[in-house]
Amino acid sequence: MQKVKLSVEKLSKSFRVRGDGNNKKDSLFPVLKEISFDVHENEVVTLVGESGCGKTTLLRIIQGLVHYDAGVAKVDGVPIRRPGRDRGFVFQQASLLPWRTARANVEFGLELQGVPSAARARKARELLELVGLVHAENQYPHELSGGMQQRVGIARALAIDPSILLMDEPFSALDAQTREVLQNEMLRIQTETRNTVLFVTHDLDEAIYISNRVIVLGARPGRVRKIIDIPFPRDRGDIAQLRGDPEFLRIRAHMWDLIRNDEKAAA
Ligand SMILES: Nc1ncnc2c1ncn2[C@@H]1O[C@H](COP(=O)(O)OP(=O)(O)OP(=O)(O)O)[C@@H](O)[C@H]1O
Repeated sequence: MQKVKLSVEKLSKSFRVRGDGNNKKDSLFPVLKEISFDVHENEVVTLVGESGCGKTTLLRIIQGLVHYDAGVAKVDGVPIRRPGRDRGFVFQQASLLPWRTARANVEFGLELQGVPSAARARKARELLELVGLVHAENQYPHELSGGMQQRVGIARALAIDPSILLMDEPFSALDAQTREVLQNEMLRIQTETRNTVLFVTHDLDEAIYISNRVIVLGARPGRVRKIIDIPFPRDRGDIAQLRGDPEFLRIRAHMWDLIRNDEKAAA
């Protein structure tokens, strides 16, 4: 078994909700309840679940931006207390620095780490090559398409060699065609770099395609309903091909059932 990079043990979180006109008292709104799972080295694990089940809150806790109430989350065995360089991020919007070229954006984290300029440039170039963007290294963000910006965002996140890459719906703002290209690219890049990834998406096809395991969360409060092993080899062709596989369709239907039944139970 591979080394555990991220461990989440019985993690719980409630938000305080202000009292209103009828009830002046503040109350606690439980968002996550006793969530437990591990992400192993080189593994891609994806969180899915209905809107509001706490996926983003969980990612923000792992990012170190939100404190948890009970349980523990650890990266490389160290409890998470604040943001750190051991975690890289890619979000829905690439949020590149507009005054920096693609290459200078990728170099940014390395500059903060004091990496000398020649080494920075070399690394940024390697990563831009990995994401298929060497030809655009001197372009500014406004000159890049949404898909290209997200590729730069991925290269920037990988530049600091994080222990784990956290990705929160990174392709959801892209048009369907670009999204599919990036899903295929994401699988290729991860297979090449063997990065450990925790991914969040609403898209079940995307979840099955890119992951080794998918965690289906239930809502109110967010909890683990089921952890599903994805049986396909990493070399699994294009997403369009995999969509026709009967096993893919079976897993997808199973996930839908889990999510739908949870919604019904809560209604
Ligand atoms: N700072 C906060 N204060 C109070 N409630 C919050 C706060 N942040 C999130 N919530 C609530 O916690 C719940 C989970 O939100 P979260 O954004 O984590 O869900 P999600 O699964 O990522 O949703 P979506 O799929 O729609 O992005 C929601 O009901 C949300 O309103």
